[in-house]
Amino acid sequence: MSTAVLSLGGNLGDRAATLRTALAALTGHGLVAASGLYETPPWGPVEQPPYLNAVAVLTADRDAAGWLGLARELEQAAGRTREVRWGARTLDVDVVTVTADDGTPVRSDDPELLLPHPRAAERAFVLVPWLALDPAATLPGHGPVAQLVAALPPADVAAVVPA
Ligand SMILES: Nc1ncnc2c1ncn2[C@@H]1O[C@H](COP(=O)(O)OP(=O)(O)OP(=O)(O)O)[C@@H](O)[C@H]1O
Ligand SMILES: Nc1nc2c(c(=O)[nH]1)N=C(CO)CN2
Repeated sequence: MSTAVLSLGGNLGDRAATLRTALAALTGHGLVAASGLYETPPWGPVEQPPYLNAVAVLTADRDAAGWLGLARELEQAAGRTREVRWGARTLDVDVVTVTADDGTPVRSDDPELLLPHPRAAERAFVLVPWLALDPAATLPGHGPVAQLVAALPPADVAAVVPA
């Protein structure tokens, strides 16, 4: 058993329907809690439409690779194809953290599955929904999510708004 924090986002097609479908599918995979949907400006160097994002916490009999497999299944179900790095997509599911049963954070330096996700600490679109879902959340190696949000540029935080 392990607990995973997943970040879900999309900026093509019917974004809300895609995210709701993905979150509904997660109920069959040990969903503990899901944030609401957030409207977020595109992060990164690629010019693209705004995203809808959400964060989900799940506990199930999966290891880290199993969580990545679930993330890829969800992306494929949403019709995602491989495209430009950091570019537009119907659904992107990232594994943010995995925590073992005894509370130990799982770390991985495999490029196919980096854990904790190496860019989570700088992404308001991950941290703001995660904090709303779990005010006590911690990003291993970085500290309490509340502190990470407080350290982000206030404009980045204010731009992540409930949809
Ligand atoms: N923690 C992780 N969660 C999801 N994918 C990961 C993770 N660590 C590494 N990857 C790998 O990242 C690769 C690129 O994934 P993807 O196309 O979703 O990147 P991206 O969403 O554009 O960028 P980012 O990873 O910064 O969100 C995939 O092959 C995947 O195996
Ligand atoms: N706001 C926001 N920006 C992004 C997102 C995302 O989910 N939300 N995903 C990306 C894929 O790498 C790139 N940029």
